Amino acid sequence: MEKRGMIDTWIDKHRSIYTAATRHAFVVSIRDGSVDISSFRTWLGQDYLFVRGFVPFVANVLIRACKDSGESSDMEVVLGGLASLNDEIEWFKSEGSKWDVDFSTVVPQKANQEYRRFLDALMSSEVKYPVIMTAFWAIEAVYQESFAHCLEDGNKTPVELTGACHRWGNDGFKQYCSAVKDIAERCLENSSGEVLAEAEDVLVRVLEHEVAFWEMSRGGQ
Ligand SMILES: Cc1ncc(CN)c(N)n1
Repeated sequence: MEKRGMIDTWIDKHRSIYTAATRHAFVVSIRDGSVDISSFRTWLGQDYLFVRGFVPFVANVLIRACKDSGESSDMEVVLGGLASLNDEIEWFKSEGSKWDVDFSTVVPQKANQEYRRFLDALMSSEVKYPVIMTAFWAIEAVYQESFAHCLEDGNKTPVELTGACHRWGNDGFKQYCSAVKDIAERCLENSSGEVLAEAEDVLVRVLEHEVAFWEMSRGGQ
């Protein structure tokens, strides 16, 4: 049986925001087939911009994995994630053409800008490695859990949206998230109370940013 660590404890403690992030109405509407395509187009344009901003964040995680981790395998896990962002950007471009979303005219909304600022702050060398890895896991895990839900038994996900769901809901991405979680848990095991408090706070803030991000698709800012 998988060992329960700090992250599972924190998810239990902050269950309502975790559920809000991983079972948002926008995601549920994809799964039940009632999704409004204009919401999907909004999400697509905003997420394209987010992912471009996420690249330097992951590059920074990679540098920290090389410098601050005692384990050489951390670098390999993060490098795999960074490499897959290349495919992800190409995927966004082809979806942009398919859904007639011209990314050059998309303006980042407030929730997107605030999430980006939060990521920029996490790139400071002051932020401890276990805190960064916890945030990184949470960012990836929300998408994995959300889109995997759209593929679970009983879904009525429109066939033209299954590509998006497979991108983050596939087993390979699930295993990658699990590898990132293992890294975070290993680091948290040896962390001081102060670092643990910071990691818990960052985890909750990621979840809040993810909820605000989904909200944009429904016309929120
Ligand atoms: C907002 C958001 N969060 C997470 C992911 C997954 N990398 C994403 N593409 N966009």
